[in-house]
Amino acid sequence: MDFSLSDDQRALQESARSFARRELPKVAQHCEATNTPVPHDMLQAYAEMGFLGINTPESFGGLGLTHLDALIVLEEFAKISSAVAFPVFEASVGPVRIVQKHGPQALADRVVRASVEGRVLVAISMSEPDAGTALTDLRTRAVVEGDTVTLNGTKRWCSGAGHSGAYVVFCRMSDAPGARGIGAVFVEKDTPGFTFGEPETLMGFRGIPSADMHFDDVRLPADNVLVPAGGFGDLMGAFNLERCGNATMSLGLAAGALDQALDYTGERQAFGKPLVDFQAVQMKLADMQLRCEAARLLIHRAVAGVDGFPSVMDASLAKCFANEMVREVAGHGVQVMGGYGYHSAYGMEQRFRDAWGWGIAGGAIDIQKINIAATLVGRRFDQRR
Ligand SMILES: CC(C)(COP(=O)(O)OP(=O)(O)OC[C@H]1O[C@@H](n2cnc3c(N)ncnc32)[C@H](O)[C@@H]1OP(=O)(O)O)[C@@H](O)C(=O)NCCC(=O)NCCSC(=O)CCS(=O)O
Repeated sequence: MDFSLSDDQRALQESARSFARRELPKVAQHCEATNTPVPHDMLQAYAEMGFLGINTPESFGGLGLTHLDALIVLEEFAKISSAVAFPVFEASVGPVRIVQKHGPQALADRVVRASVEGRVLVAISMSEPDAGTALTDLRTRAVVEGDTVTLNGTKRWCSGAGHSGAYVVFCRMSDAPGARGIGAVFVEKDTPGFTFGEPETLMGFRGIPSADMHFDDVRLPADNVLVPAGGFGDLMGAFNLERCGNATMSLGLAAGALDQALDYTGERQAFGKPLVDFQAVQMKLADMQLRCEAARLLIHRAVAGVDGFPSVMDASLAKCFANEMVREVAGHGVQVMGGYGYHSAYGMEQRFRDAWGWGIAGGAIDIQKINIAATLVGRRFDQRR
């Protein structure tokens, strides 16, 4: 068992780290202050560096590297902020992978290539006003008649809503109840009948747009069906990779908090010596490092050597642990920085707010625990009976 990164992976990590440290702090501040996403010119810079196509096959214009390579880069971006990392998250572990695997060839070619080149961001749209954790209660419906699909319904909490150019929309595609009737369609932003609600202001995640989405007799070509009814397990299988990306966003936040705490406690003096010379601070720094390393190992193990998608067990272990860990680690970061940790001008306060979100997004922490228990006992638990 080899836990070390290869020379190539270390070089990739170093290139992502120096790009992120050099280019992204100012962008992150702008996203946070204005609640706007990464600007277009910076997205082009990401694309030119290859950061939007790390684990995309070369046949689609990507670098053809592994999921692990993509998560190594994602961690470096997420150390700066969730908002600046979000395009890398979407392009490497997001719904683009569903389009690539399940979309008709022409659609996949067009969309995946555009994503790698930074010409389109693709968002995933799952939740609804009355279907969050109970996702299989969703009601948005797609009716296929001949060559046309008609989509009606309302979606909620879509990260990227209004900004992303295209959406993978989970919807009901047959009368079969629960998971069995669910599939997914591909919808482009400017399609007639597709509108957005007011942009939301969340506790954190500023710079990652979120809004309701309304589909009112939206007509799509039948080729926009990505996964027909009966394919919910395939969609969730792909989503296990996104859950590893969510875990990596948590890890990056936590590792960034640790870096910042190390800098601060090395410089800040109390009673005539640096804070780091106090044992109480040393305990906190050690706890932060311990938890980051443990999360990193779970995440890397979940995707190492995986060509398709990670297992539900490995993805849920990684997500659950990383989501809980980052709340604690960011809390330690705030605490060791005292008043500066609690002040919005110094960055740790933002990390703490963003930290909370990852354990809600992408399937709440408790759902990951249910997945873990279900895999342990070898059967899904029926929440409805
Ligand atoms: C899946 C759940 C909603 C539970 O619903 P059910 O109890 O109705 O369904 P199950 O019987 O558990 O599962 C049905 C079917 O799917 C397979 N499945 C489920 N999860 C996975 C998985 N992770 N990987 C692979 N396959 C999976 C399961 O094995 C069943 O298959 P068979 O019928 O046995 O063949 C619930 O577990 C859940 O995940 N809830 C969280 C929902 C969620 O993650 N929402 C994402 C939010 S994303 C976001 O926050 C922003 C974007 S947005 O929402 O627009």
